Amino acid sequence: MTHVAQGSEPLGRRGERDVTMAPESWAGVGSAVASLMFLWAVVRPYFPSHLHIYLSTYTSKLVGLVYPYIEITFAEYAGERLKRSDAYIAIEAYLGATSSDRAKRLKGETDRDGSQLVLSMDEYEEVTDDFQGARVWWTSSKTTPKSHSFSIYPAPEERRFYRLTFHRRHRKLIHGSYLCHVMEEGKAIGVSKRQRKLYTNNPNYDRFEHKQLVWSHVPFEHPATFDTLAMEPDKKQDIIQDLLAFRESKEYYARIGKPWKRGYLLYGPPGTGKSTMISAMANLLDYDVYDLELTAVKDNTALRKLLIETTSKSIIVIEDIDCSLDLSGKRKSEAPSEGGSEEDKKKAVMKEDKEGNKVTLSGLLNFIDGLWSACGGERLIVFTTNHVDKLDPALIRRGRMDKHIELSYCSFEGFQVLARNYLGVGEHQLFESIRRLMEEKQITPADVAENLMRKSVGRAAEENVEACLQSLVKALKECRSKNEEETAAATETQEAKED
Ligand SMILES: Nc1ncnc2c1ncn2[C@@H]1O[C@H](COP(=O)(O)OP(=O)(O)OP(=O)(O)O)[C@@H](O)[C@H]1O
Ligand SMILES: [Mg+2]
Repeated sequence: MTHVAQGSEPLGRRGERDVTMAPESWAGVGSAVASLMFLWAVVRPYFPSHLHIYLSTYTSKLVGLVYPYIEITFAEYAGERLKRSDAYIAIEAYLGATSSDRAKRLKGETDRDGSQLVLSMDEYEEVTDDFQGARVWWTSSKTTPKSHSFSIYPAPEERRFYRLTFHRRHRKLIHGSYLCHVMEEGKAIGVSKRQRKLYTNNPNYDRFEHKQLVWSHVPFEHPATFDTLAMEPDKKQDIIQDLLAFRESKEYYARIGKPWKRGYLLYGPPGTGKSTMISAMANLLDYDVYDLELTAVKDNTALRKLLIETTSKSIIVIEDIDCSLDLSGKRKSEAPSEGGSEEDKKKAVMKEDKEGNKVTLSGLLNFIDGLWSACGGERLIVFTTNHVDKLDPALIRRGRMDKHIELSYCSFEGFQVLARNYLGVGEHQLFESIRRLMEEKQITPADVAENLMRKSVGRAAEENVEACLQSLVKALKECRSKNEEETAAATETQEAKED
């Protein structure tokens, strides 16, 4: 519970449980002590030097006796000032959430993406907080380093900090439990309020024109959920349970001595919902997404650097893994164009090899195993592919890719989900013929979805439903039947072998 300190209230009425005298009420005593210390500094040279040490010790003891408070300062930028301190960010979130309905002076700022308004305590505002019967005081403040000389460089920035003040008899409680409580609550509030992000790896140039690969991000706003995903209900439920169990398993992973990570392999023909499922996973778990474009990564070192920068509560995605990596151990060359001559292609490969420009299968495996065990947890890694049979078994063995999920052609149950989402209907006279057609034909959920899209704006709802379902029936009739599909697949495999 947080209360705003009311400076004018009489002593002892500032809290219901802890009637500790507020620190600023000691201001009079403090200034008396300060005057004493000043006096001591003036008269000190007239005392024999062997007495200095005794008098200094007794002066600090006296200050300790009359001012029983301890203060801890949390600066916004610690050390090199490159990154905001995690402690400061957590305290800001904690105080922003708990004090916003009581503090008299708040400041409103947009978050880093400019998408949300964030309230926090204004400068020099004070709030109190009660914890297990102890009362503490939080103040937000800032210092502006003074620049005495004229300079062409910009003035040094203000340094903001929070100060926590508490009575020394609560020292153990504050150090032991209260600070942990503030950090945990603050981090949880930060996570729940954050705008989720979709990160992609893009080349960036530093001031020496060196190419660097960094993550850049946009807000993640994909609307797909498991409700809108066409899939057999049992299979869907199994995946949801698996994901939710993973999210709640921090202690479990610690107990069995495994890093808190899980690998998913999504495979199936194009348009069966692999990418859509990744968005549904991120929305279910409230995770960020790192979409890793492997062909843009220079080598294994760059790959490691990128992956170490990912944060927890995230899904790292490598789409079409079979196309991004040559599974014999070398990455496929990305440079030569389709129409380039054999000579050009050879040159490009040689250039790539000379520059050590490759991400190898072993590099990727090392990353999965190494990063899995080295960095903080709560990460999913998801690979997608259209050709699971082309993947190296080492890449997808359990422990690396723990759960293999096949996304396949649309079943009648899948169609029902789409019909409900796209048309708002659970039944229709055409459903029976669609069910029969779906038993013998193969159609992807993407094709079903395309046929169920609204055909024209002006039409009445029933007319639209009829038109969409008719168009689906027509499309189904034109699709290859399951038998034809199997024969075609067998011929393709045979041809590939002969080549
Ligand atoms: N199972 C599904 N449920 C709901 N919609 C789907 C499903 N599968 C595909 N779709 C629809 O089809 C579109 C394409 O699907 P998606 O991009 O997820 O396919 P994919 O399996 O990732 O294909 P690719 O292998 O070509 O990357 C999506 O925008 C979505 O609207
Ligand atoms: Mg996809």
